[in-house]
Amino acid sequence: MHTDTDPKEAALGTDGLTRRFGGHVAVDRVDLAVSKGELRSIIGPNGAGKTTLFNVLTNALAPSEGRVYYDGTDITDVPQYERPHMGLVRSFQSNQLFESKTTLENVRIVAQTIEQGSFSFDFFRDGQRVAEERAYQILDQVGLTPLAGETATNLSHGDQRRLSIAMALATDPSVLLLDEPTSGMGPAETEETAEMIQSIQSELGLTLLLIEHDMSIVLSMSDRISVLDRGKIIATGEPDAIRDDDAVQKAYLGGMREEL
Ligand SMILES: Nc1ncnc2c1ncn2[C@@H]1O[C@H](COP(=O)(O)OP(=O)(O)OP(=O)(O)O)[C@@H](O)[C@H]1O
Repeated sequence: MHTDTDPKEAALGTDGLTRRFGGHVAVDRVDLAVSKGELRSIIGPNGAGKTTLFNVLTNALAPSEGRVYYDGTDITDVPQYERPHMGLVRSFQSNQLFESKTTLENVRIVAQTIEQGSFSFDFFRDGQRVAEERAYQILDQVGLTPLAGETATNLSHGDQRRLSIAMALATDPSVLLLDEPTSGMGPAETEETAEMIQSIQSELGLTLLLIEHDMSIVLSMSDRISVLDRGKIIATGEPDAIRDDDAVQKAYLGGMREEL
C-alpha cells in the first residue's frame, strides 16, 4: 500500500499534524502529501476527525502540533484569511452565501474581492465588469447559468452547494478543499456533481482534497484515498487497494462496510 511521502514536495502536505480538544486527540499526527493535480479523498467513520483536519489545514483551528506545507512553503502560521490569496481555498459553507443576492452576484462579489488585491486604479474602473465576466464563466463551469438571476435563498439545496463551489472557484484556487459537496443530494444529482467536479479539476489542473461519504463517488473519482480512524491515517492508497485493505474493513465494521 502506498503511503504519503515528503510533505514539502507536495502541493499540500502535513507533518505530524495534531489537534487536541482538552484530552481528546481529534487529529493525531497526520502525515499527508497530496500531489499537484491529484484528487485525494479523506474518508472515515463519523467522528474520525475529517472536519477537524480540514479546519486545521485552513487554520480555522490552530494545530496543537505539526506543520502544514503548501507548495513547499511552511504555512502553518499563515492566518486563515490569507490562505485563499495564496491559492489554498475551502469551499464556502451554505451559511456563507449572501442569501439576498443573486447567484451571479454571490460569485461576482467573491471574484471582485479577490482581484482587488492585484488591481489598482484600472480595476476600480473596470473591476465590476471584469468580475462579472469571470462570474458568468464560472457559473457556466458549474452548470448554474440558467439560475444566474435567482436569489441564493431560493436555490435548491443542491444548487446552493454548487454555488458554494462556484464561489470557491472565483478565488482562483490551486488547491481546493471540498467538504461533502454531494451531501443531501439524490443519486442523479450526486452523479452530476461528481462529473462537474472532475471536469473542472481536469480543465483547471486543480489539486483537490475531498471529504465525501458517498463511497461509490469516492471510489470512482479519487486518485488516492486516505482513511482516517480516531484521528489517525490508517491507510492511503488507490481506490482498489483501499477497498481491499483489512484495517479499513475493520474500521468500517458495523458502519459503512457494505458500501465498501
Ligand atoms: N470544537 C470541538 N470541541 C471539542 N471536541 C470537538 C470539537 N470539534 C470536534 N470535536 C471532536 O473531535 C472528534 C472529531 O470530530 P470531527 O467533526 O472532526 O469528525 P468527522 O470525521 O468530521 O465526523 P463526521 O463524519 O460525523 O462529520 C469528535 O470526537 C468530535 O466530537
